[in-house]
Amino acid sequence: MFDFGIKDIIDIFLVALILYYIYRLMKESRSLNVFIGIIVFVLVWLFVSQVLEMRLLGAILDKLVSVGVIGIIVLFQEEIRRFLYSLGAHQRFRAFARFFVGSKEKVVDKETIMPIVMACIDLSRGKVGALIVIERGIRLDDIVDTGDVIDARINQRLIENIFFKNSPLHDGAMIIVGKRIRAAGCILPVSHSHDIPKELGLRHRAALGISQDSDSIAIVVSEETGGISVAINGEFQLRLSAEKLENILSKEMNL
Ligand SMILES: Nc1ncnc2c1ncn2[C@@H]1O[C@H](COP(=O)(O)OP(=O)(O)OP(=O)(O)O)[C@@H](O)[C@H]1O
Repeated sequence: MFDFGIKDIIDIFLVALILYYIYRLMKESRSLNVFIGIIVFVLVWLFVSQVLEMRLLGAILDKLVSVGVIGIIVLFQEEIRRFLYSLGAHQRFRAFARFFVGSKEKVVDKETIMPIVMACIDLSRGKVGALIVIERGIRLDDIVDTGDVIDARINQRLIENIFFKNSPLHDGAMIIVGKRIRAAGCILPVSHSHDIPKELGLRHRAALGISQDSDSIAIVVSEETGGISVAINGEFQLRLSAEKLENILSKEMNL
């Protein structure tokens, strides 16, 4: 007879939880039909090989399953990356990781933040579009590689100059690492989120994208409205005043 214990209940619960997470992930990335297709395939495979015990078809499906796993990883590498990142970015897990690895926060102080805030205010007044990304724990070397390395001390006028409309580096994002402007003209991953307001264009989507893919802080100055926004962990805070921007940066940089 069946020997059904507490371990089996936990087992079933965990499988259901994993399936639910995969379902949510696929739904968010508009791949729900692929998920349903995979479930149908697995059910047919189990039915053929376990219930009907058809050896030839079972063997072919077995092979397809082992290749299929690699195929799924390739097809959904972006989603898998996001999922693992959000798992690692979870507060409790980060505290756990810091316990072993130690904190490696970048050396930043008020003097680093103020020129950025002041530059954003001036850019906002002049309705000059800007996109500034401040690196934190996760390195943005691959993003830096897409632009031009500057490696200069943070300076309000330099920031404004770079985003000035006729500057060759005004297009794309500026990356700030520690107390230095590391690069400008960088290309960020664009978010495909549906929740982003319609009036916000590519600059804002790029800010949201990098904040979803890393723990960095992305500041946007809108060219259209002059509005200042900040994206952190995939969440936007729109229409910020100078004071609010300073508060957010200070809080997020643990100052
Ligand atoms: N993937 C990207 N990475 C970096 N910068 C980008 C990216 N996509 C767009 N941009 C920047 O955004 C500018 C286009 O902004 P767009 O007008 O589409 O955005 P927006 O969010 O409506 O901003 P705004 O309110 O300033 O118009 C581009 O000129 C470029 O500088």
